[in-house]
Amino acid sequence: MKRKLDANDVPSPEPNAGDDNEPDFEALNLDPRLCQALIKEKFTKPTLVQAKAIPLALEGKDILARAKTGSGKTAAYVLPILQSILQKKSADPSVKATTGLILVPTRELAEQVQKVVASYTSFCGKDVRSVNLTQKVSDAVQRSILADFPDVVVSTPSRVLSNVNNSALSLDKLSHLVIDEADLVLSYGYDDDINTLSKAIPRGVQTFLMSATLTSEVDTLKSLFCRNPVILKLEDKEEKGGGVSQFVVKCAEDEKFLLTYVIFKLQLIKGKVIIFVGDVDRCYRVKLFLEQFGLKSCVLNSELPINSRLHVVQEFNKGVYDVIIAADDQEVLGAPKSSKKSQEVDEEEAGEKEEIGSSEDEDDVEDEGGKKKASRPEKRRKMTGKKKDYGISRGIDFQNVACVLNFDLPTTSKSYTHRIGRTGRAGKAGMALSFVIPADQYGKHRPTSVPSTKNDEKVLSKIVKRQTKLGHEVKPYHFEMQQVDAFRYRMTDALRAVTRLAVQEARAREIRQELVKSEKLKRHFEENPDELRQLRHDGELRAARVQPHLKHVPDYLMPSKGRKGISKEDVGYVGFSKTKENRIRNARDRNRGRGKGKKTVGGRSDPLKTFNRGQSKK
Ligand SMILES: Nc1ncnc2c1ncn2[C@@H]1O[C@H](COP(=O)(O)OP(=O)(O)OP(=O)(O)O)[C@@H](O)[C@H]1O
Repeated sequence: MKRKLDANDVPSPEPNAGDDNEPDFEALNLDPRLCQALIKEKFTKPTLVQAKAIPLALEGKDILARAKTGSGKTAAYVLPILQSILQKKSADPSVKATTGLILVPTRELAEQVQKVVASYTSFCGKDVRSVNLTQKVSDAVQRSILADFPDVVVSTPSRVLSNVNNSALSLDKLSHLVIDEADLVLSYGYDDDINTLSKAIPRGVQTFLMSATLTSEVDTLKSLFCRNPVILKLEDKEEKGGGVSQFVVKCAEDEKFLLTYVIFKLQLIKGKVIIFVGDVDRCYRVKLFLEQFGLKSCVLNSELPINSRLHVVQEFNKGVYDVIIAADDQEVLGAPKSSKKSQEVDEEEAGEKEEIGSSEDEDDVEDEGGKKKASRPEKRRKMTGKKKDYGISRGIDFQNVACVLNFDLPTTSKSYTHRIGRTGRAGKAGMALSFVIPADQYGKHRPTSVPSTKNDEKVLSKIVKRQTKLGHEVKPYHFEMQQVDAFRYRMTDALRAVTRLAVQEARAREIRQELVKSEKLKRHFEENPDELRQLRHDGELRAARVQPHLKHVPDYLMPSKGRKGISKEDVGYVGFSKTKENRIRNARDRNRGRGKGKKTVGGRSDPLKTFNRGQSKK
């Protein structure tokens, strides 16, 4: 099998490439300890938002930055804040105060930003300390950490407020405030917390509002926190076209599985892939389906506990998995505009879901420059209590993603924009491929049908409109369906093994495994080892019948022109060439006088052709 591209093979970042007028990091005169950290990160040049925002921030200006997702906004505020802290410390090392507060909408993002702060301070010794308030520690522990005045606090608004209210955290000495993902913070139901915080924060604090879009929420935050901010509306070069190549394939419902099989098994896409699906069950269905062909993947959905989600993203970023299957339900599931009743049900049953509104609303909201007034959804859905901190893929830094595969199209053009923003980050190239179900095909193959795809064509036209406005092209991706059809039998065979029960089992198994890993239950399991053994055993049970023969692609299935026969080279094709293995196989076959289309594969008998009842029972 051909070696897959790994993170190191993805083109190295070219932030700000081509614009020689922009400063490099040296020109920013950052503290040598920060420069060392940048070298360690292998960041050579600042991205556009960093190049613009850092010098202004170092002058003490408030910043309101709109820059596309993945453009490096985190470093754009973290570096100047750290620089200022280091400067103050070198003037007076005895100063101890929390001077930086970074607010984010979710715990995942808090964890991620905390990691970024930790990496940039890795050469600062004990001079700069930071804490993530969303970590699960006891109140007493958190109180003692805060009593030591960490320089930077990263948190969701609600966590900050509860620590301010119980006097564990003092904001009196605050000099820098960041609201990251500013367009999301209010829609996550933090309105009251933010209002209260705006009163608790001293006047004159330098404020950074960082956002992928400029919405009315950002405007509200601006009037609450900023003093005449510099507004940066950055049109990165890649945002105008280059970054992400976008393709769509119109296909029938079961053909999504067929094409996915072909894409992965023939390695039409190389590198790391995020597959977005419509709901949690679908995550496991696609995962089990891929497993049938020996393809490993991991899943990410809001059902998994936060620590597991963070772990999954870390594993994916480290390259343990090349494929992550995400049920992006926070983004995807919006309440149908016409159905008040179902909206209410949604609110009660799925409090954690982001309120999306109709796609028309979203389109208006994303418009900026004051040309169009944002038309907000009539009613904002609030997320309450624990559900507030539930995660979303937005803002999560999946690294070196070569392709976003919209297995199920999202229901809004905004969600689409966020999803495809997971690839093509920091100047790298990326590809987005979306499956679209034509209206006349919807509901035709019940086992593989999902309700969210009912209006795919309408959503697609909105996506195309929005992307065209941004100067991006969404092109059709052509598969030679006749060639692909040769794989249909195997796809059907694999799908048959992925029964509804198997999906439920896989979902339950994952939760059982999380129980086993749970820190909280550790003590309980120490006292009840039998329960742990039972859970482990259950967790190991296979959820779907595995068919080993499906792992191999016999040569007779390969199109006569090789993989090129499957898709046209000029569209969406992400580097594919014959694998070494196939060349060896073919050479062997030639030597033995066996051509393609025979019953043998590399000298071994093909299990599909020698299939008998006895084997099927295995
Ligand atoms: N100067 C740089 N050179 C190369 N890579 C960079 C640079 N700055 C940041 N990156 C990398 O780019 C990726 C995206 O950065 P970051 O998460 O800060 O983007 P973002 O704009 O905040 O995105 P989002 O809106 O999705 O949160 C990260 O993996 C980060 O390590």
